[in-house]
Amino acid sequence: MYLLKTEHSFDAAHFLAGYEGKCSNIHGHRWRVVVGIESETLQEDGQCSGMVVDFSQLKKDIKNAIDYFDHSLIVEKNSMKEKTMDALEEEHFRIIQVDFRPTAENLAKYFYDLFAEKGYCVRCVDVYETPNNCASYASC
Ligand SMILES: Nc1nc2c(c(=O)[nH]1)N=C([C@H](O)[C@H](O)COP(=O)(O)OP(=O)(O)OP(=O)(O)O)CN2
Ligand SMILES: [Zn+2]
Repeated sequence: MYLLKTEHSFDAAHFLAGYEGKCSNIHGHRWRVVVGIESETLQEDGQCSGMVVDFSQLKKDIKNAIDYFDHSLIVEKNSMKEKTMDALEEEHFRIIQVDFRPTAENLAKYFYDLFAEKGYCVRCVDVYETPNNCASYASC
């Protein structure tokens, strides 16, 4: 089995609603996302001969998907008062609402599903919240 890995990072703020501790405050991370793509075979012809997929294409697709979150505030839906959301939007802050609590685990699964939907055979996605804290979502 071949396994390709590439990574991209983005800067974003979040908070964990209902968390008892400092992470209930809005704070930022440089989120590092490492994506692993697997394949039993390599392409046989042309430009991509001997490759699972061209790294430059893979990196482009990953960057495009991940940069959507860059310099945003990631907010779990319904975890802020409506008037707070309205005020933030009125200030034109980049708010991205998600259906899940924005933990490293949930973001790892979110990116896994996103790249799988794009047609990649995803083996694992690692999301580093800090250099020492990483959550992964992987196929068995
Ligand atoms: N399993 C998880 N635990 C925690 C998550 C998470 O996504 N998954 N997230 C947080 C917070 O977002 C927090 O930012 C990270 O917590 P912490 O390790 O406390 O952060 P620091 O590295 O800044 O810790 P220091 O030791 O104070 O430097 C919490 N838990
Ligand atoms: Zn955090």
